[in-house]
Amino acid sequence: MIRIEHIGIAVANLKDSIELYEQLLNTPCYKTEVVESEHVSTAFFRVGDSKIELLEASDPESPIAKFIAKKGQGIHHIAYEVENIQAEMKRLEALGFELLNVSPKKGADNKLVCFLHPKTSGGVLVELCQEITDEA
Ligand SMILES: CC[C@H](C(=O)O)C(=O)SCCNC(=O)CCNC(=O)[C@H](O)C(C)(C)COP(=O)(O)OP(=O)(O)OC[C@H]1O[C@@H](n2cnc3c(N)ncnc32)[C@H](O)[C@@H]1OP(=O)(O)O
Ligand SMILES: [Co+2]
Repeated sequence: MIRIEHIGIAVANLKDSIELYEQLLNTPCYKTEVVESEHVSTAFFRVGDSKIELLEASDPESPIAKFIAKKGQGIHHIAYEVENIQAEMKRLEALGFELLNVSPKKGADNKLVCFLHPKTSGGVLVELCQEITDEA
């Protein structure tokens, strides 16, 4: 794991939460992005070497909608940047961590991502992220 890439926070209303976090962090949201495949709208803030990712459900099917219905707003996942996501997935699966996607999928903010089931990672939803570069 290279670093904590972002902390994902489930929010009920992205616009209100962007305002709250701009006040809290004293820094502007640098990007908003809809990730259709995950049924989420996201907003990003830089904090040092890491980021805060706010996540609003874009429809009732969203994992964020289910999370908020069950637990309310709050910390949803921790994302770690990795050098080689395929190698990390293989390493972690061999150690008994449950992968929630069999191959890396396109995430927000120009990343390939894979999630680990929280029941195998100490109750914390973990996201692995690898930056998508232009290298062939
Ligand atoms: C990719 C775009 C963006 C990015 O950074 O690039 C994102 O981060 S998108 C983020 C949204 N997408 C996901 O979260 C995908 C992975 N998540 C899932 O596949 C599900 O949410 C899953 C499997 C974690 C839970 O779904 P399920 O339908 O099983 O919901 P349950 O409520 O039945 O949960 C089962 C069990 O897990 C506990 N749980 C659920 N969510 C979390 C969580 N975020 N952190 C910790 N624990 C969680 C839940 O409490 C249940 O436990 P139990 O003891 O049975 O009550
Ligand atoms: Co994330």
